[in-house]
Order: sequence, then structure tokens, then C-alpha cells
Amino acid sequence: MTFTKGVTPSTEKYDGSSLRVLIVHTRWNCEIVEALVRGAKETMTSEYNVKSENISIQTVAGSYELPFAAQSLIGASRMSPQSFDAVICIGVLIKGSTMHFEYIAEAVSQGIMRVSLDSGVPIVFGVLTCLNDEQALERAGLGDNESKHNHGIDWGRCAVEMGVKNTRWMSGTI
Ligand SMILES: Nc1c(NC[C@H](O)[C@H](O)[C@H](O)CO)[nH]c(=O)[nH]c1=O
Ligand SMILES: CC(=O)[C@@H](O)COP(=O)(O)O
Repeated sequence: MTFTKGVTPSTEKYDGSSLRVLIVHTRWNCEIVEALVRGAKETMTSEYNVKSENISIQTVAGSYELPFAAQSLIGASRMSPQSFDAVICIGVLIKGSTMHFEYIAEAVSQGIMRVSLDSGVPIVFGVLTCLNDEQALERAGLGDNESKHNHGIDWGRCAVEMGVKNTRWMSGTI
């Protein structure tokens, strides 16, 4: 049986023109991360009219730092006139020869979910957990593989959808 792999595009056209989005990304594996950030940012501005001045970009060293940074920046934005409607955490973990990868992947995924549920702000899990370099390149739309696809595009779409829907839900509209 064949099936559509990946996410089916939403039938609703979301208007992101009033959204404020935070992207926090790592400087580990930076060429791959930068391609993912570009994919997310360009998708939000070109497909959904998110204003580039409403996309804040912050960096941290590695993926392990992402949940803390997201929590701290969400808190800081609440003290400003406009808080973030959605956050995208972007990093690339590539398995090495120790257990480092497993510990970080588990901690980061749990941490991002916790910050998202505790803060009430949707956080997109933009962390690739790859077993080798080729997997990471392919998922950032880089390299030679024909099936390559930049997952940053999906993360940008997801952030807009969740930001718009959560704003609606918070105002009591379903
Ligand atoms: N191995 C990778 C890391 N490791 C670094 C940690 O995320 C962290 O910065 C360090 O342990 C200090 O707390 N980070 C990645 O993003 N990707 C990796 O492949
Ligand atoms: C702490 C580290 O970054 C490093 O020792 C991890 O090694 P590996 O990626 O080979 O598991």
C-alpha cells in the first residue's frame, strides 16, 4: 500500500500577519541548522505574511540549551508589549560514539514539551535526531539525495498554524 508520507497541508489558509514568532537555534552543526532556520523563516514570511520584524532569532550553543532558552525568552517577552505566539526550537543532533546523543535527545524532547505545556505557548520541536551526517543533510534539504526535504518548511507552517489556532482557542473560539 502506498500512502502520503509526512504532513498533509491544512485546507485552511492561515493569516500570520499579526503573529510574533521566536526561533531559537543552536550553533552546533551550524550549516545544517542555518538551512533549517532559513526554510522556517522564508515559509512563514512568504506563505503566511508573517512580518520579518516579528520573527525574533536567538542562538544557543547546543540542543541541550534549547528548552532553557525557550523558557527564559518566553518569560522575557511577557514583560514586553507583545509576547510570542509561537516558538520554534531548531537543532541538529547527530549520533557519535558515546551515549551523549541519547541523553541529549531525550532531555531536549522532554524539556521542550514541558516548557510548552507549562507556558501555554506552542513550541515546535525542530530538533533533528540523526544517526549519521547524511540523514541530517537530507532533512535540511541539502546533499545529493533525491528525497531530500527541508523540514524547516514544515516547522514554519506548524508554528503559524499553532500560533493562529492557540490565539483563537485562548479567546474562547473553537
Ligand atoms: N553533540 C551535539 C550537541 N552537544 C552539545 C550539547 O547540546 C550541549 O551544548 C553541551 O552538552 C553543553 O551543555 N549539541 C547539538 O546540538 N548537536 C549535537 O550533535
Ligand atoms: C561531550 C561531547 O560532546 C562528546 O564527548 C560526545 O561524543 P560523541 O558525539 O562521540 O558521542
